[in-house]
Amino acid sequence: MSTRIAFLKGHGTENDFVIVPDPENTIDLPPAAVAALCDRRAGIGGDGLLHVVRSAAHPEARAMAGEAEWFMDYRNGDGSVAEMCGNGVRVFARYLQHAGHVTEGDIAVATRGGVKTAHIAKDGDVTVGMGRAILPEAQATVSVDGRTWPARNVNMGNPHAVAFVEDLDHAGHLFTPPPFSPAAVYPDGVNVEFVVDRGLRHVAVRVHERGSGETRSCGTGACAVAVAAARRDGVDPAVTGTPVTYTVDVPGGRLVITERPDGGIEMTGPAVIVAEGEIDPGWLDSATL
Ligand SMILES: N[C@@H](CCC[C@H](N)C(=O)O)C(=O)O
Repeated sequence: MSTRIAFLKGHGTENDFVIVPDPENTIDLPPAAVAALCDRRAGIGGDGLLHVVRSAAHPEARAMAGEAEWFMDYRNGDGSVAEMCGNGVRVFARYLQHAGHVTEGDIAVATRGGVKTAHIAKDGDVTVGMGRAILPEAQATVSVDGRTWPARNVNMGNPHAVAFVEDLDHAGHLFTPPPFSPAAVYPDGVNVEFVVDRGLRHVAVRVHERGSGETRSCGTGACAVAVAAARRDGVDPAVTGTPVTYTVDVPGGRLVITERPDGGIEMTGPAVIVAEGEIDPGWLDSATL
């Protein structure tokens, strides 16, 4: 690789991303390159990478090009591909605004989980329509340090296991993925959320993300937690006909999640661009040898 590659760094509630603008999809980003860029000591550092590509230029997004000009080609920090990243969509929308690709109003973003609509509010927060949660019947348990909890299976385009615990410290160091059982419930791995109550419709969460480790926030995870908490609390907007809102505190800040009677979920929180620069192509070549 010889041409210099532009990058930006951004975060949403401290779920941080390396952003690589590549409208015509000309940059090769194999898993080793993504992992090198996301490395916090030898690279730029990030929980994941947002490859910004025109939908028409990406084989996985071409079919969505009529609805959404831009495709969020999201990768986890270890280089693996994931279906969706909620905080990523907010930061992606902020990038499109920062780069002058969009000015105001609703912004459609193509993702592997379908087209999502982001809205940048006057106060600067970004709201994303996350679609509906799926609640598969198959359930699992999650264990840490000799404690085991039932975990609610929630799919937000990507898989989540939501465990209600007494104390967030019971989740332990989270240096490794928390074991779950039976393995067949999550054949592709899972994001695990540990949840405590903070008040009425207000919870706090720690999360271990598939492909990234413990992160300071996870948007799809916060939505999964809000839905799991609502059902645990006996609340289902499809039954009551009234939207329900949960405040979800994550180590990196606060997300507000609303589930509507039609099942649609909206997530609101900050999205920030913090830096921009150029990747040394020689370094990237050597990092991926
Ligand atoms: N941080 C993201 C989720 C990213 C994908 C996840 N690690 C997976 O593998 O499913 C979010 O904000 O939703």
